Amino acid sequence: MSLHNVTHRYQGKKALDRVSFVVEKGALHGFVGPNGAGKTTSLKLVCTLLQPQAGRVRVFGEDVVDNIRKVRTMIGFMPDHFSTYRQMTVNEYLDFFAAAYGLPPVRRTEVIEQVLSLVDMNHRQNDLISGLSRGMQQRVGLARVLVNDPELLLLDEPASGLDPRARIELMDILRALRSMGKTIFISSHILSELAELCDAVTIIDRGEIRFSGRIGDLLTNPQNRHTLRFEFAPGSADMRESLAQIEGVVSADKSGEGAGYRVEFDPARLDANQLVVRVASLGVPLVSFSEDRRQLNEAFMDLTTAGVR
Ligand SMILES: Nc1ncnc2c1ncn2[C@@H]1O[C@H](COP(=O)(O)OP(=O)(O)OP(=O)(O)O)[C@@H](O)[C@H]1O
Repeated sequence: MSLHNVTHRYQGKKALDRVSFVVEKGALHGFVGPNGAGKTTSLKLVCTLLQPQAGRVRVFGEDVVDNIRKVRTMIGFMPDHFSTYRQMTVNEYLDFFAAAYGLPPVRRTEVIEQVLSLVDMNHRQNDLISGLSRGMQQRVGLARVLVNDPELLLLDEPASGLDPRARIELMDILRALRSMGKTIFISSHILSELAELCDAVTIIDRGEIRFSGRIGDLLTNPQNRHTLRFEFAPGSADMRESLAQIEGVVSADKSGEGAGYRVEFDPARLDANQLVVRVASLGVPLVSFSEDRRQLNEAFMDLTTAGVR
């Protein structure tokens, strides 16, 4: 799936400004941004509910305007607000959507069994949707998106309003769907919620893309490329001076409350392996060392602007 130079205005007001990014086939790709950033607008363009005013949107190579019917067979869109069919049972609800996709009655029964088993809701088939918890309703919403066996799932804030357990269970279902070969594009306000789950992430703010790529690349701070973090055993003596005296070390600062240090070094005089060997031979037990990576929240705050749009 890809957006190329997409601009979208509502009554003259720009909601998306030359937005371009790619979601690889088979990936679980996160879409993160604060309120009003343009996430729902982008999702609506991909799922053909809105037409691009400028730029191109493609789903597995098919243009959403030129090949709208084909695109619709390939996608499943779960909006952020659950539909109003609350007085239907789970079974009636799914049967309704399966019929809308043109599945004959016998096939519908089969498909409903399959999608409910994927989201582990077979035992609630005859319950009214209004009587289900938010987490269960989300599962039914996901089952609904799966009835036409789409290749691309577009999920708008599926985890909002879920308790931590329901969130974790939802993430497990999404991982299972990815392993079945589905491409999943999922939006959220919260970067850390998606970081564990996703292969890649796109960050949008005020209608502009701020980052699109692997989460690891987002966390590697280019300014800190030559910095390692060391954690010594709790209760160790202050190590700043010993660290600073290692040849090639530019600075050594405390990091956090415990015995953690950020050590910046000059790559022309010392490489990371040599630094680790020197630090380990200081005679103070070393608990861990790692590349200094920016915290997710820090990265997100750097890339987005304060205040609601
Ligand atoms: N139908 C509409 N008419 C006018 N303006 C709209 C409409 N839909 C969205 N907007 C505006 O477009 C901008 C982007 O909105 P969008 O819903 O795409 O953001 P979002 O990232 O999904 O936000 P949220 O996280 O709050 O759902 C916002 O400024 C919003 O007010």
